[in-house]
Amino acid sequence: MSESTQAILEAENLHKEFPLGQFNLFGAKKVVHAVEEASFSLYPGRATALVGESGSGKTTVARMLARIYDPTSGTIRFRGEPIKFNGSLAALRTYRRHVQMIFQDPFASLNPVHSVRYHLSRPLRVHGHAHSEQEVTEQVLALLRRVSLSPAEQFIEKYPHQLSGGQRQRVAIARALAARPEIVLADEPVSMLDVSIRLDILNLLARLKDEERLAFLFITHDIASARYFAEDTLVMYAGQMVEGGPVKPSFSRLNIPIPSSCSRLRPILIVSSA
Ligand SMILES: Nc1ncnc2c1ncn2[C@@H]1O[C@H](COP(=O)(O)OP(=O)(O)OP(=O)(O)O)[C@@H](O)[C@H]1O
Repeated sequence: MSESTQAILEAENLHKEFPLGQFNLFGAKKVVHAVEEASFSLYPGRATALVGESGSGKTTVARMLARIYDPTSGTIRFRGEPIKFNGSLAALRTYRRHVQMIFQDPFASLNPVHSVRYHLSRPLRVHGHAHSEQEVTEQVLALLRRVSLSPAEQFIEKYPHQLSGGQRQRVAIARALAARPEIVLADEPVSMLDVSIRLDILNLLARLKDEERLAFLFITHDIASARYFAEDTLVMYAGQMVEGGPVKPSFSRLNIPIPSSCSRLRPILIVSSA
């Protein structure tokens, strides 16, 4: 098997239950089955879109892969090796260097009291990529240039409130890149941004995926951006993966709403569903 077809992250029968703190008629604890038996693989330089209605379990899948939640059952393999969920903190930190998350809301994901320099220098130091002050500054500036925030010198001392939504999301993307990950889990990374800049951010993510051979899990409600960005598509419905693969899935059967706000991407949807 060639390098490009070797999965870097594999999920096998992932299952997640959340206790509800209530009891049923028989005295058993009630649980919500957020994700049931999800299996899929992520590949270097390839994006997999995870599409589904609200509450279908997409975020829970990403959080298990990011190891924010432990699965109730199932296996995650990184480079073929099963993850030990009772492993050391050092092992968890190493894993998180390889697997980074980008969140939906760049307003909430950046700390308003810290500068761009702080947000980007922290992962560089934590993961041991830069040590001296000069090294850190050079790498922070390089990260800002990689996400097209230039001149980088003008952005490095800014605070989140001094940036637009798109610029904040670029900083959040740069923060994920600072760890030098191989896998990026992007949870609706453009859905809170102005329509006019969504495509710019998607194009930035696509460039990074190709240039750095990142494996992407791209969570979205928006079928048009899934088709624009991702090579593979998985569809979730009520906690289960109901469809997937490189072929065009039949979204219409699931009645997933297509946001009218995504007018710039709409022609792509029409072309590919013809
Ligand atoms: N921490 C939690 N405790 C209890 N239930 C939860 C928790 N997190 C998620 N759930 C439930 O699990 C199910 C799946 O939620 P999840 O957030 O993964 O769906 P989603 O597809 O990402 O939805 P959205 O698109 O709205 O973000 C939902 O029924 C949700 O209410």
